[in-house]
Amino acid sequence: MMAASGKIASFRLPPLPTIGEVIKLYKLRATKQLSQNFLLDLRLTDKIVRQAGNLKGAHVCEVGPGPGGLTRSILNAGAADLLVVEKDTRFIPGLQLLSEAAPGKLRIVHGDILTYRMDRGFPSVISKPWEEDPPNLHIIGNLPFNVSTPLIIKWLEHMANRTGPFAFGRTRLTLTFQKEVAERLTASTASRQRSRLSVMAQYLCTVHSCFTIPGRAFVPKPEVDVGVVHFTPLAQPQIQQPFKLVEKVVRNAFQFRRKYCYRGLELLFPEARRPELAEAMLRQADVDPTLRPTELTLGHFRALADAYAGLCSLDPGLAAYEFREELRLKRIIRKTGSPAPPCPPTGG
Ligand SMILES: C[S@@+](CC[C@H](N)C(=O)[O-])C[C@H]1O[C@@H](n2cnc3c(N)ncnc32)[C@H](O)[C@@H]1O
Repeated sequence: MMAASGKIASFRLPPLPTIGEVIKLYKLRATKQLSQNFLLDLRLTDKIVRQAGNLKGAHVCEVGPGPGGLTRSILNAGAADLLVVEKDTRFIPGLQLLSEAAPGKLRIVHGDILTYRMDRGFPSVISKPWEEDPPNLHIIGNLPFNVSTPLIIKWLEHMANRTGPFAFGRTRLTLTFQKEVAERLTASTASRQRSRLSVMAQYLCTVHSCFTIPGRAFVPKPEVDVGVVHFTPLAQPQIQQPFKLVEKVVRNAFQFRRKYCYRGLELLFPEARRPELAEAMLRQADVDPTLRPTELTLGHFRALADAYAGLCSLDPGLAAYEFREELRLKRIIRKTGSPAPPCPPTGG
């Protein structure tokens, strides 16, 4: 809503039952199956929401609102349009209560964030060209632990392809993860936590570790602490190859964490031509084969992905090669003496 001065009027929710009272009122016992750990302290949920930046007049998607603590903080921060996606129907009545307290601001979707089409959830007029400033759209969530890693990998792929939430531009994300996952996402080259996830996130975004929430702040208390991480997609990704190709190179590089990087990277190639092609790739990329995977920089990964793409363009069969598949076939031949893999049943 615009005030007479043209500024967006500030909004505060009217007095409501506390989150603890909402939980009691609707008998919302946390279920382990949906990784439910609630935040009841509104100072803490306000602090998470502040990491997203200025939300006055913003469009926001909240993942897994549950009893609505973070939801209240997002509304109080001035979001104009908040879409919440919640899988557990038990939370819907409590969220409807909030919706009545913030007329026209809260949209409730009962659904699974892993399949929800966020590109259809907001009007296309909010889109911004990729190279420009991010759109006024944020994703915020105290994610369920069992969903957070598959979800961020899925969103990183959407980011690379500019689809899903990134059909609107460089949508920013403020999300919670198990502390160990948060550390992997933000780990720099040569650090102990450096992993596949670090490279995949950092070639596409600026990833910022905001703060840690001790496990005891949640109800029920999880066994681990939680890290809040903020992501801003880069206008120019640090690697310009297709996501699947980058993912394959990075996955192979980290195949043997403690060994020289060439040990994993050579598995990108069929056994018969492995030494020759692996050497060509590392030479073209100008990467020292005796570096450990954790010591490879984003620049190294860019050069490796470019060199691998070059080799695949000379021999298109390479792109489909997976060493695990070659191993599987060899095992079958050893066991059955037949080169044909058993066909899976076709039903009927
Ligand atoms: C860790 S709790 C956080 C609840 C609330 N946001 C808070 O901070 O107190 C995770 C929430 O995500 C919901 N959830 C779990 N899996 C989901 C999924 N696939 N899609 C949408 N919501 C999901 C759970 O039901 C739960 O409400």
